[in-house]
Amino acid sequence: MAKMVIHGGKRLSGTVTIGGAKNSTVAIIPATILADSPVILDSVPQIKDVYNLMDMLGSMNVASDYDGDVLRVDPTQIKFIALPHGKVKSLRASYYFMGSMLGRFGKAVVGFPGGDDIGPRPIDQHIKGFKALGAQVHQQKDSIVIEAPHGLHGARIFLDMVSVGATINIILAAVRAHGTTVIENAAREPEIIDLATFLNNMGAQIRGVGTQTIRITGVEHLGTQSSHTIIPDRIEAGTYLSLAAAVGDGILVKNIIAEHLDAFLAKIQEMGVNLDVREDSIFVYPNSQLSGIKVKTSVYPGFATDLQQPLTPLMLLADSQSTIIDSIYPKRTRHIPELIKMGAHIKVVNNQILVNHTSHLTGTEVTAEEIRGGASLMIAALMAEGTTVIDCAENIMRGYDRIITKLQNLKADVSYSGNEIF
Ligand SMILES: CC(=O)N[C@H]1[C@@H](OP(=O)(O)OP(=O)(O)OC[C@H]2O[C@@H](n3ccc(=O)[nH]c3=O)[C@H](O)[C@@H]2O)O[C@H](CO)[C@@H](O)[C@@H]1O
Ligand SMILES: C=C(OP(=O)(O)O)C(=O)O
Repeated sequence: MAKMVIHGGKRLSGTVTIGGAKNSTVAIIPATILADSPVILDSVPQIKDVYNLMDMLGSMNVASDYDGDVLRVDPTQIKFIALPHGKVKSLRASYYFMGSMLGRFGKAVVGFPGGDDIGPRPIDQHIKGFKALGAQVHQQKDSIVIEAPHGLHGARIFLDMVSVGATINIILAAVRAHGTTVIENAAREPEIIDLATFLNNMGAQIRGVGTQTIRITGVEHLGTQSSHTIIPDRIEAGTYLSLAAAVGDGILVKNIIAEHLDAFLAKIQEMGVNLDVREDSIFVYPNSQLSGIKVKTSVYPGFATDLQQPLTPLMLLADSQSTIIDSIYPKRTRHIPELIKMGAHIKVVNNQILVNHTSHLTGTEVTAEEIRGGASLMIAALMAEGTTVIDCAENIMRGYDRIITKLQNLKADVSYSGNEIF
């Protein structure tokens, strides 16, 4: 179990540069096995999910090499393998091997994925999509077995709910299927556009990404022309903006696509956070007077569920009550008891988080149950007087690129003990 130790109560300043998006990277790495040639990705974040996916590639005889922020993957010697457990459980995105192995081999055996424990996370829409494309799907022990002995064919698939994972998995399976697949009620997240850009640059025919209707015409081969640069991580960016507004004495956050953060920026500006939004960076001024806001998470372009937790500590500084309703993951509240241990005046009533003004937080021992809950505790720890020890800090490392170095560059007093050295 890793620990992050933070001596809080200091004002931070300087510049932080955002890395490549976790949720793009973790879809694009499984997608590399659809290529018939080596693939080069750059702006790949240094996060635990990347190392776990590389490990899974290795078990399929796919060589990968990660140097700086460049990841080289060679899928030319790939062998089919079942992925029942092991690293599969260590992240959510292992389920993208269902779609990509199905696209590559016409079959896939993948264990139930892990990922953040933020309430029920069914995959019925993924399975509905695979079946519509002609695959047979059944459960064997703790794995999903997906087989298309006669190949995959295009289909019209209406998703019952907007799902990032199902949209991506169906794209991965359909990209080399016979005929045209239409996904309706598709998710519109920027990371899906990034995946489609990567695949289209290799010869795929995916149209309409970023809208609710995506059309994929299957092709026989995919091969790389050039390296692909992962888009900046909007969730990492939002986390640093929140941190900067809470404890910053003037912080510049670089490598941002502000449009991807529209809903978040609108809300923090409504609170009274003073920002200077520049071409690809945002400067956050020191803040004095903040007001409470109401946040309701929804699918993109709405307010991202992954940002409600990192925003919570900032709400403690507002002079009136804030409320959060997470309509995507109503039970995403496991960080709240930990914040309360630090002295936060917060309650959860009927899945609604009520955040009240808190003039003083005190460092103590808390647990990061998952990535964004961990980020929330980290910001609270920077705000708090005294020392906070965050247990299970390896969960934060699943999704935040070189976080210890980045915080230290902002002059935070933070250290980390665990196997992952970032
Ligand atoms: C690796 C990755 O990209 N993770 C992101 C992805 O997760 P993930 O892809 O797992 O999330 P989805 O968009 O699929 O889930 C959205 C909602 O749909 C429900 N649902 C989903 C699929 C399904 O088959 N059945 C079903 O009921 C889920 O329980 C949830 O309530 O999107 C989430 C919502 O933006 C983010 O919090 C995660 O960071
Ligand atoms: C929920 C998240 O990740 P995952 O889907 O990978 O568990 C997240 O990044 O906030």
